[in-house]
Amino acid sequence: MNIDGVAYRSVWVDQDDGWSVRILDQTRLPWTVEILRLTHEDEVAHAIRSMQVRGAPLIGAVAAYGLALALRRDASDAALERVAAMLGDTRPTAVNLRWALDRMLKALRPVAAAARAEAAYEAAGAIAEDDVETCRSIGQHGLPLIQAIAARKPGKPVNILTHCNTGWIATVDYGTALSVIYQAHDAGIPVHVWVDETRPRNQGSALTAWELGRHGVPHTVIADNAGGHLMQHGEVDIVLVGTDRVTRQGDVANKIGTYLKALAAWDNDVPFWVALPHSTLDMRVRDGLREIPIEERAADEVLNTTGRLPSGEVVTVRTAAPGSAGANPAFDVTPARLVSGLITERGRCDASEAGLLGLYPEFAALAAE
Ligand SMILES: CSC[C@H]1O[C@H](OP(=O)(O)O)[C@H](O)[C@@H]1O
Repeated sequence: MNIDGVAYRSVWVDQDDGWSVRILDQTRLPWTVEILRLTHEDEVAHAIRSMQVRGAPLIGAVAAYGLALALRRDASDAALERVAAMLGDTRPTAVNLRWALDRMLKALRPVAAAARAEAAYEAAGAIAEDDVETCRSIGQHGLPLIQAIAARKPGKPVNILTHCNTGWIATVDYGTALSVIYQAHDAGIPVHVWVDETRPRNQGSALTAWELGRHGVPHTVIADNAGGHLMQHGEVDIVLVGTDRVTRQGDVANKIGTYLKALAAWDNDVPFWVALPHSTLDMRVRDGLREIPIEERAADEVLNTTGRLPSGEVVTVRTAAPGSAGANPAFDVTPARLVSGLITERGRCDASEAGLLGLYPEFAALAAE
């Protein structure tokens, strides 16, 4: 997508040196657009853990480039396995991280050490290009959902509620749920987005609101707890979210608070759709609630908040009572029964094993494991 008319992706290889990796530092948004130059796999690991880069598809792509950076210095079998394991341990919930590293290992293990670094950049680049086309296609397959709602309310905006950030900065480009919104907006369909602030890291109020504002998409930031009220009063036509892992029975792991939105949507007959690329599918897992590892992040993310003073200084302040403890599960699991459907690069399907295998028949063997 673009920033002030300049086209960007959220990760790329530096064109000047041909090997270092560039990312947007998402912890600086929406206040400043800061581009970081990563030269070592440890910097990549830090960028993922600290959420300088975040978003399920993006952390997979960035980790793939992190492996390429490591192999420039040491392309031995031991280094390949060690660095892949280290990067794979940075965050546990988004399956895209494992998917990307597994794809890199499969491509690189057969390659002679002398040729591995070049092959790694090619494989990481292929992952990035795959994500761009995949996310563009997700937007196309989700568009009919918005068109159908618009047809029922001519001249009025389609009100979409979204949670967290699923935009172009959560992927290599286009986004997932936001790819649908961008394509609807660009097709001239009047849309309005209720943007969940998405405590505690505020991916909604800081990142989604920033993205939508730059693209000219009408939107309103709301407290996470306001969504149910808006649904009760007919202010939400559809809920569109992303995901970090979808199981073979259609359970959906996503940013904390998604499950509560799904419950409110179910109770108010509001369609609840989940957008995902193939790299977010985990057909080896059936029961998401019991099998998906949920990342527990630092309590300080809940006890504090970060913002900008009138002076322009960005500061972090404590909002919780002194001495109080905090708990910070970063994701939750929405059972398939609460999901209206899944939007993928291959089309839309039910949140079920049959629905997923209808779009991805080649995964049947995996589902049988
Ligand atoms: C394009 S899916 C992005 C997905 O990842 C986010 O998590 P995080 O910001 O912690 O990386 C969130 O769950 C989004 O739905």
